[in-house]
Amino acid sequence: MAGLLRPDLCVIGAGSAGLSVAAIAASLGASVVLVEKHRMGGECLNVGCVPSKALIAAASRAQDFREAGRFGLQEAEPEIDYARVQAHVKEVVATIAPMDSMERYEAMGVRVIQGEAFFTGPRTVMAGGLTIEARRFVIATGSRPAVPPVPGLDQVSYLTNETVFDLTEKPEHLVVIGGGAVGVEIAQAYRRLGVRVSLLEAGERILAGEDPEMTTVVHRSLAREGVTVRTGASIARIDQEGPGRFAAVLAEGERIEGSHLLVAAGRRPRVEDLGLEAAGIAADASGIVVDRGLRTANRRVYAIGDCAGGAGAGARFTHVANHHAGLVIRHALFRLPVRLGRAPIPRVVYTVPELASVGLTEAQARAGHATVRILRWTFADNDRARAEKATEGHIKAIVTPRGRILGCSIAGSHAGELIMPWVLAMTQGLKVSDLAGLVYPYPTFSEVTKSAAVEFLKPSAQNPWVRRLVSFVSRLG
Ligand SMILES: Cc1cc2nc3c(=O)[nH]c(=O)nc-3n(C[C@H](O)[C@H](O)[C@H](O)COP(=O)(O)OP(=O)(O)OC[C@H]3O[C@@H](n4cnc5c(N)ncnc54)[C@H](O)[C@@H]3O)c2cc1C
Ligand SMILES: NC(=O)c1ccc[n+]([C@@H]2O[C@H](COP(=O)([O-])OP(=O)(O)OC[C@H]3O[C@@H](n4cnc5c(N)ncnc54)[C@H](O)[C@@H]3O)[C@@H](O)[C@H]2O)c1
Repeated sequence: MAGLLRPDLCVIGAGSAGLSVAAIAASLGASVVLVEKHRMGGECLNVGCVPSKALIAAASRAQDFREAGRFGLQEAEPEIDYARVQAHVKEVVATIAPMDSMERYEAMGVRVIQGEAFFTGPRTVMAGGLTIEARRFVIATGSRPAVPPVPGLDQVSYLTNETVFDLTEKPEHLVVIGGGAVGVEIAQAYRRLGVRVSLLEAGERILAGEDPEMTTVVHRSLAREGVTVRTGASIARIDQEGPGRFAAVLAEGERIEGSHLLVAAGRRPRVEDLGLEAAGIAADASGIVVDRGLRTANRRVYAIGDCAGGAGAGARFTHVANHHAGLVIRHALFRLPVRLGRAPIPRVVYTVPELASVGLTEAQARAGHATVRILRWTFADNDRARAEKATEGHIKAIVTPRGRILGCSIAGSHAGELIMPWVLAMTQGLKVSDLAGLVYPYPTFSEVTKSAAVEFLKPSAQNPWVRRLVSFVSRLG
């Protein structure tokens, strides 16, 4: 039949999840067809992780000017050329783009089809005028910004993560709806770039889901830098107020007027128009329903990354998408058993200070364990942090009385890097005393891990038997 492809694997979507599966499968010698309807690299490269971190980097440099006085340098209010900041963001994306390009994937042996894929039957996908009958399919179609049902929102022009990185002018007043990771990262970055920013979060606090003790550190920092953070904000409607002006009207009547509105109110899985019914695949609001092996109701089809729902729903991160990809390869190509949920997944919010966590929060740990110990250490007592004047924040580890690590959360400088020993320890079943026993270079931020871990051992130092032993040994001369 003309236009029929019969690969081992057909991957739908070339974002973090789809690219990972395709690259690994091709490197193992499987024949792979990869279908992408828009841009190679998906959200993370084009409108997610990469541009947001590039924007945050520019914002950090701007903040350095203001804080220079603390280091004996002349502080200044930086002059910001928004078009050049945007050019920097685009340049960073462009330097990474070749890694995700069609050319690179075709050089790996992947057949890349540009077009929209949809199922026409349980074993058949159409894309770019071709019919694909693969042994296995992987759906990796990602998610899109959720737009909350706020009256009037559809009457004004608003930004989302898909458009905010295209701004080349200074917003006069940026109003952000949503205090999740997207909202707080972009709110702080724009504030540091000299913009008036208001953040409206419907819930009781920003970064819901993380330990309130730790999110408070981020909230304080945002507020100190001048972001107006409104939690418990119930937006009754959005009014258009003339060209380029709007007002967010709160339930109690207060009007927050702004020039730019960013909607960062969560995500919706991208599952429509895929012909899921034709393939016997179930989906709900959480995404394409998968089991702990990432398999859909159709046993030949997996769903991974942001579009996965059911047992696969939850943290939507690039590293989760990559993790899913590895699991699917094990199962689809090697028929090895896989089970989602075994690996501890770190979570990082790239504010200043950063907030990084792995495992359970204190509340979750207390709900499942009769006794837990909380180990803390403040960055104010870390010598490197003192030298860098980055003393804000602390580390908090949650362990069992025997030292098994249940979770760790770090709010502070480099938290995203500092979380890794805790991820390693939890993954390998190491105890907190193992982290205490390592030799850490001095002076490093890493020593906060040592200091917190040593807190676990302190009660033993008070043990009368230990003290008697020390006294006995010292008498031996
Ligand atoms: C502002 C922002 C910042 C972020 N920062 C981070 C971060 O710092 N760290 C982190 O880990 N995560 C971050 N994330 C989350 C991260 O971007 C996502 O978790 C990740 O990109 C999901 O990858 P994915 O492959 O599942 O989906 P996507 O990257 O969305 O890829 C899906 C692809 O499928 C294509 N597609 C959809 N339907 C079809 C179809 N029918 N046929 C063909 N192709 C189709 C789409 O065009 C898209 O290219 C951020 C997200 C945002 C919005
Ligand atoms: N650093 C990172 O790893 C990173 C960065 C950005 C995004 N992400 C990922 O992207 C995903 C999307 O993040 P997000 O921040 O858009 O979603 P989110 O679901 O994390 O947060 C959305 C917030 O918007 C609030 N909200 C919803 N409707 C509202 C309304 N009408 N008024 C006021 N507030 C409202 C919610 O209460 C919630 O706190 C997350 O799953 C996250 O994992 C990760």
